[in-house]
Amino acid sequence: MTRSFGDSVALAGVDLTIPAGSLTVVVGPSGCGKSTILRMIAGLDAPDGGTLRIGDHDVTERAAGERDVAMVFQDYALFPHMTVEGNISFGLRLQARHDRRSGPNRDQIRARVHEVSTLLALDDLLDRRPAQLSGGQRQRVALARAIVRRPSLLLLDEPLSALDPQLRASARAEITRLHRELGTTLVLVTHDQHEALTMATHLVVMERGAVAQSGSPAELYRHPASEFVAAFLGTPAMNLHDRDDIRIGWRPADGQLDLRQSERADGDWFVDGVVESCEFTGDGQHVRCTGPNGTFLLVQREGEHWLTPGDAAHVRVPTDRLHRFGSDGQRLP
Ligand SMILES: Nc1ncnc2c1ncn2[C@@H]1O[C@H](COP(=O)(O)OP(=O)(O)OP(=O)(O)O)[C@@H](O)[C@H]1O
Repeated sequence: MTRSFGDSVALAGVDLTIPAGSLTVVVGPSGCGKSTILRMIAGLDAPDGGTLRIGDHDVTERAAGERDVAMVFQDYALFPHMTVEGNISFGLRLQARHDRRSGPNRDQIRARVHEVSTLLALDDLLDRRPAQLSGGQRQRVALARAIVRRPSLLLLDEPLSALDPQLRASARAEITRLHRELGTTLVLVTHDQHEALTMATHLVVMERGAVAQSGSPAELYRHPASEFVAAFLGTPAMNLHDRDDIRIGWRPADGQLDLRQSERADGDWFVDGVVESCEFTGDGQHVRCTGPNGTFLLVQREGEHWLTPGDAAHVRVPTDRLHRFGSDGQRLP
């Protein structure tokens, strides 16, 4: 699928399959085309080239209202003058008015609203207006409004970005629980790699309008297909060193202090440096070092021999934890 806006290429050629029933997270840096993809799926924008299929149907030409897709926007877009109940039931009431014969009747609407408000713990808030709700509650109303129509596909554009950090963790859990209980295919867009790794059953990393890699979070984390994916996923970021024509990467938690500096077995990577700074993280520390191969970061856990600034750091990285990338940035076998 392709899409350009004048000279600006939003989607350079996206080839993407979203597994039915998955919680697919599309992640990538700002401007890589995430929101554009979501808008294409929702039918709010049309591709310049390519096709979009949902199940067995080609829906490329189908209007947004005929796709059985619901979208929750970044700012939730609730109606400020309506109560929570009014917001949740809005779509169903519209449907009832348009289609008096097969649309839902008043009792059915009430039952459906009750069902989702219980699912999202909104029962006590049904009479409030959006201005009287917290950020997390507003988000739950937006989710309730989207799922009350029982769409086969639910799209969420940066659903957690309006929440403060404390609320984000519980909202993440809320969305994954909702996904499990509904069994609906859910596509979520974020620029936060931590959110992506923790929530996704299927992860799609985008780079400049194309899919850099897709698969399970563990697969992408352990076997990144390119230096871009390797550097984008995981905090603290992967260490990268140039050696001859290739780059060697290792995750800061995969390095082990080589105290005895003995038996330097073939295949393992050894990197030496001097400790510049140590940062306490509660369950461990982040140690920044400089050495002949450049700077690197080591994550130390509680109970290990902890380094302090000025110490010499001899680090061993087991061969199965090394990543090699060619000059084109692609993973080498
Ligand atoms: N309506 C538009 N007119 C012009 N350019 C657009 C339009 N919509 C998107 N673009 C451009 O297309 C590219 C992709 O935009 P998109 O919003 O999909 O990125 P994104 O990955 O969602 O970014 P962000 O994380 O910042 O929201 C960007 O370079 C953007 O400037």
